[in-house]
Amino acid sequence: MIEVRDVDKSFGDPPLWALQGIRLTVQDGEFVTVVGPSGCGKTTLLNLIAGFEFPSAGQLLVNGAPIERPGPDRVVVFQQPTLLPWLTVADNLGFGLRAREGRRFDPAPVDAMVEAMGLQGFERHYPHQLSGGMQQRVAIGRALLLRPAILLMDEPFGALDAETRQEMQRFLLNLWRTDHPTVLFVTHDVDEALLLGDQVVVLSARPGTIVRRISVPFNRPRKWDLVMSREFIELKKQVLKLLRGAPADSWIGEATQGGDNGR
Ligand SMILES: Nc1ncnc2c1ncn2[C@@H]1O[C@H](COP(=O)(O)OP(=O)(O)OP(=O)(O)O)[C@@H](O)[C@H]1O
Repeated sequence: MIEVRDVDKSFGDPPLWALQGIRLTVQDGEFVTVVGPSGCGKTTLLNLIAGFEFPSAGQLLVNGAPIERPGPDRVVVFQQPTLLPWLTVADNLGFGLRAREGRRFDPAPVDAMVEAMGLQGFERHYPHQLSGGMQQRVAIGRALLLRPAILLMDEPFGALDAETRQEMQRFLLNLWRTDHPTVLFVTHDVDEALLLGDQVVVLSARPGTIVRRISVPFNRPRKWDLVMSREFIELKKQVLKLLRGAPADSWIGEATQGGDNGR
């Protein structure tokens, strides 16, 4: 379980407040998506949970223990692919696994991931020989191969074309169904947030505060034409309204009132 307890985060002096009063609990195996205007602190929130940054006030815990540093239980997929330029696609994919398993390293899951990520024929290529979307698929595959307890994903599909994006969403949901990692997934795309998440956390403009946490009422597995349904469009309208700063009126599947800030 991830607990974010009344966290504020500022940068610099005079302080620039990125996040204020964030209170959020994510249960084991939950898929939570985070939406909010550009610069509202979404990446900062993930960085705090990853242990890359520290809060200015408040506390962050994983399974009851304060987050003090990055750990193998939390794997991050960044907006931009961060590949090692001197390693091939296959070696980049297997990098984390090989580091973890040492001599017990088994390449079979890497081969399977090459296929799952649609990278067949590019195993021996280097990152500079790939398109941006292919590089991102390598970065996603590398993270998923580690089968972490907690997956922190920062707009991982933003650079992908629509079709690949849909494939990656499907793949991620399949993996989530079998492994049940806890997922915190940042996106600008409200459709994606509602299609993937059990819960959607809506952040305000900077300093980011939790405006609303919404329980997504659609059963799983979710079909891709769900986005065309009346219920989906209604919920999407409400999220878009919140993102524009307008008060939402009627709520579908609401989890909380604004007062307790997202719990
Ligand atoms: N290391 C840092 N040093 C100084 N300011 C920072 C740092 N990291 C983030 N910020 C500032 O904190 C605010 C929130 O940034 P953050 O990247 O978390 O926003 P975001 O919601 O992820 O944005 P986007 O949607 O555009 O990716 C921004 O004003 C940013 O300039």
